[in-house]
Amino acid sequence: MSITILYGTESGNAEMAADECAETLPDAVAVDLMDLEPADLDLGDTFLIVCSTYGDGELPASAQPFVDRLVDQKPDLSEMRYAIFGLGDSGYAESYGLGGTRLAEQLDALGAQRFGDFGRHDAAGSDDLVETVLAWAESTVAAATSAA
Ligand SMILES: Cc1cc2nc3c(=O)[nH]c(=O)nc-3n(C[C@H](O)[C@H](O)[C@H](O)COP(=O)(O)O)c2cc1C
Repeated sequence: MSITILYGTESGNAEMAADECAETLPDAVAVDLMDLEPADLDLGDTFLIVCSTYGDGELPASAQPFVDRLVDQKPDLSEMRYAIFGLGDSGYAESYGLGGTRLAEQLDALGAQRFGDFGRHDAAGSDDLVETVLAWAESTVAAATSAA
């Protein structure tokens, strides 16, 4: 099973989390959504997506162009299977974690199939980001592997 870890970040936390996952999981690579054309997605891969929230519940800078391309191009993503992990800060009570939610909504609208738990990291809490994302990634991939 080839794993592609897509990340959307503004200040680097989601990139660091994605890179740690890529180093830990077998046969995995991390890709910045900023650099990704929808047509370049290999829909046979298993996708893990790590995405933060900025502004007031907006997508981070590196994810926004990809979502704009999805809206413009409307690719058929019905073969895509993905799990998602959102970064946020619960101090933003009204918009906590909405970046990941917005990205998932765009993928789902194009037919993509989400699996596993919606992972989360709260920058206002005491949980370590890397430990939290690795635990989520390993259990998500294990569940996907046993279901395959
Ligand atoms: C200017 C600014 C705006 C933010 N807005 C939100 C927000 O609306 N909702 C939220 O849950 N987190 C928000 N956050 C928290 C970030 O999502 C969190 O710090 C995350 O770890 C950043 O990840 P990144 O470095 O990958 O972008 C904001 C952070 C900053 C600095």
